[in-house]
Amino acid sequence: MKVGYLGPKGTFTEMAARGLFKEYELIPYRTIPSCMDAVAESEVDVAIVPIENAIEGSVNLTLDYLIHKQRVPIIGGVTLPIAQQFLVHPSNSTKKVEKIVSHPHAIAQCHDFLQEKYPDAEWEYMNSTGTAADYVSKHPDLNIAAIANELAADEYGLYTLHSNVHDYSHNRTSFIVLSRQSEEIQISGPDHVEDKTTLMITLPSDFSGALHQVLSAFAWRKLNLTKIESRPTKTGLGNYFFIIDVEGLMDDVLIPGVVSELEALGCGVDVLGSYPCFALSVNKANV
Ligand SMILES: O=C(O)C(=O)C[C@]1(C(=O)O)C=C[C@@H](O)C=C1
Repeated sequence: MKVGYLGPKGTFTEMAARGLFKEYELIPYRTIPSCMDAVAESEVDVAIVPIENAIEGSVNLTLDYLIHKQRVPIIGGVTLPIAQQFLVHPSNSTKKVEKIVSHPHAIAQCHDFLQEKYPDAEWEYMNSTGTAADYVSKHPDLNIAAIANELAADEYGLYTLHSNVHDYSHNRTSFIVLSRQSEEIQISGPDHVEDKTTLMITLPSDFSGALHQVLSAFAWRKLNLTKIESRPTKTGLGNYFFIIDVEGLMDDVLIPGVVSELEALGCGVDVLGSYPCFALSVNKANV
């Protein structure tokens, strides 16, 4: 089986992919869209991409690409503890840092640290923390640092100038696993923590109580929602759809009941996936 992930080597997504799919061939992609295109076009059997961080919130690029461009079923979810390291080239003997490179989410997770230690440094956003570490390793002449993980420090031979620079200790990121072969590929493992069903709901029009009506359909069936998020439909200012995570797998009665009820009310309902979720520890993901 081929597993695509947001690369290059040394990203957090690689850690998550290793944690779930260690025995398979792991293939890095430079961007989230190219990784999702690869699974949509069956270049790989599954793809793993980040979806949400505990400090910074949703990875909008993943959500939007999934909704608007490549609607591949979600077949699994996985969360990983995130520890950010401040990495410089080993030949940067002055340890002077004028520019910091990383994924926007990684920089956002370290705002307090950066404001305190490097308030005047410039930031440059990159496609992933791994790309940033690779960039620093290729530019020994520049006074730059990457924010990335310890796997990247090893992979690109960088020196850890400051460890654990993320501002909140309970930093975690969730990733989703996508596959066209949702019937054939079953993910299992000892780190299984819960099951989830993700729905995308579009309201018929903007009227008072519309969202309340949607939520009631879940509430009276005692279906627990673990996330509700709105994203623009991209059809006009103020037009949104909702992404809702429901605890539990798609059953024969309750969730189909919600879908029929909401459709009868004129809502659009799409099931994006019904899947097991896993929680990895760093050691597990690093092996
Ligand atoms: O750049 C990486 O290492 C990624 O896997 C992406 C990503 C993200 O999109 O949030 C994943 C985990 C961290 O939160 C920072 C960056």
